[in-house]
Amino acid sequence: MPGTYTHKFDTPAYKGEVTINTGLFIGGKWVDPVEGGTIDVVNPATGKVITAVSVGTKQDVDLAVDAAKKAYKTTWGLHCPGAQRGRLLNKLADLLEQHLDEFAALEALDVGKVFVKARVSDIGGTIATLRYYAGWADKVQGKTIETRETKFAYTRHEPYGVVGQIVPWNFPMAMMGWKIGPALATGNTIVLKPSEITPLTALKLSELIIEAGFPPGVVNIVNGYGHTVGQAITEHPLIEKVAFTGSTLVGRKVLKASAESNLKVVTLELGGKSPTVIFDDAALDQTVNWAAFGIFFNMGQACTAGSRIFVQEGIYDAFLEKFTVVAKGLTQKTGDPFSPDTEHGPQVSQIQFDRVMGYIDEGKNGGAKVHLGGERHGNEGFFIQPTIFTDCNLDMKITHEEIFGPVATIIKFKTEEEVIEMANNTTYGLACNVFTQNISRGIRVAHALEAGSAWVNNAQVPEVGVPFGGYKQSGIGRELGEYALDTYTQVKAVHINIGPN
Ligand SMILES: NC(=O)C1=CN([C@@H]2O[C@H](COP(=O)(O)OP(=O)(O)OC[C@H]3O[C@@H](n4cnc5c(N)ncnc54)[C@H](O)[C@@H]3O)[C@@H](O)[C@H]2O)C=CC1
Ligand code: BAL
Repeated sequence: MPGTYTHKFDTPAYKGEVTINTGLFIGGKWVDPVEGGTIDVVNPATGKVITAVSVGTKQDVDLAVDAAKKAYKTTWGLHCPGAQRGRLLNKLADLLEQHLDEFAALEALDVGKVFVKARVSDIGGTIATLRYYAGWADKVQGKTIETRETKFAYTRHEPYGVVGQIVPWNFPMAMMGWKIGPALATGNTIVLKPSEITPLTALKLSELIIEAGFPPGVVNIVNGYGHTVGQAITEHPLIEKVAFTGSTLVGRKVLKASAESNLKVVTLELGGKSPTVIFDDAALDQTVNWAAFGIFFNMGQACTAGSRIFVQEGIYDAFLEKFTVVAKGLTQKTGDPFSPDTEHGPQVSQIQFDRVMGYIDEGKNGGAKVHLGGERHGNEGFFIQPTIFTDCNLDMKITHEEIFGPVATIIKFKTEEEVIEMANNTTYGLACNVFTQNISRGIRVAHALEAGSAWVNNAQVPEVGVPFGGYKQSGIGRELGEYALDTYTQVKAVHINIGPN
């Protein structure tokens, strides 16, 4: 019998008890993994173990796929009207809203997110995503197509069947919402793997999935490692589509596994090295605040992080002075994610801490100047000071590899043509941010930059109705908005002969 774990929160921001089932969630029940493995879940603010939860293997993925296939063929897919799917998604959103603080507390505990920010952004955002896709559930439709008098032709947008979803650790709930919302609205059943290092909110959500009334097997959650559970999902012959968010390195493996198994459809949301381009005529205070949010939000652990900040020479000194003040303010407010005074928490894990500190050392040794930060914060947990590098050039590792930490690299430029070339000089193409009061230039540069999302005079805040995804090696396909529905449906063309022959 799988166990439960109860965490008692007695913090300034949240007091209460939250209980989670620590097993795998397959066929509407919590079960032990076939091979019985567990993984420790670590609190990144202290480095201490919170609890251990189950990890599955390929055999558990097989069981989850069987449960998902059965649900697809009996209670979900084309057997459940869109309006009913929408009702259940809305119910799930309502339940999540009722438990908002519990979910925000788990996300703060497990990921190190600042509780008040997780409440609004991660959990509030997930509720909005579920409601948005609930609204689409009965509006997914094909069209009739005129061909000839003797034929009636039309299209249907049909679900794939069982889809696999692999979620990262930087936004565990939000990325789950981006994935399960459109998949369920369009009638697919799901085998989802949370990140093995941040599984708590996914496990808690499984309770609400039951309470909302989803039939057993519609959503299955198999916690586990990437090279076992993740790989089994990507190779499974009965999974028709996989949605993956994570590193470009693993994204390639997902594509390869598809090619070598059943050619499942793959959508990838991968890394980035997004430029923030600041022109002389930018509104200084607004720009400084957005540029700081662009790189330091979620401790820099965002694929859209504006980690390369290009500043035109006329505004460079004024920008750097004010940007430094904002970053210092964050340094002073670094600490316990549950304190109401905290604005900056820890990196998610020891591995990510070491990776980011490695890049900081690389920057120091590679000729860039540490203008601010560059050190660990405190002596427990995985905290890193907000860091600013100046004197950077595009040959440095820190200006072209994804750091995924609170590390800004600042580069001076002279002309619009020059900065477009520099900003596009990357294998990534996820996002870009442009700051100018000249709206023509803002639009012109947003169009010239090679990125799937362009923000002008703001940065990296997605909208549930607006598509999100990458150019170049930042991804394939789009999440969010109406566009995501296309990635969870396949088009059937029906030709009906209405002629005499
Ligand atoms: N685009 C994004 O939002 C994210 C980007 N990253 C980038 O990746 C870097 C490394 O972080 P990691 O945690 O190592 O990322 P990762 O790509 O290994 O992890 C993301 C997810 O993929 C799974 N995974 C790992 N190997 C797999 C495989 N062979 N088959 C299927 N699934 C697999 C993991 O278990 C996790 O659920 C970060 O420093 C950052 O640069 C990491 C997380 C999210
Ligand atoms: N992975 C989508 C959200 C982000 O990392 O910015």
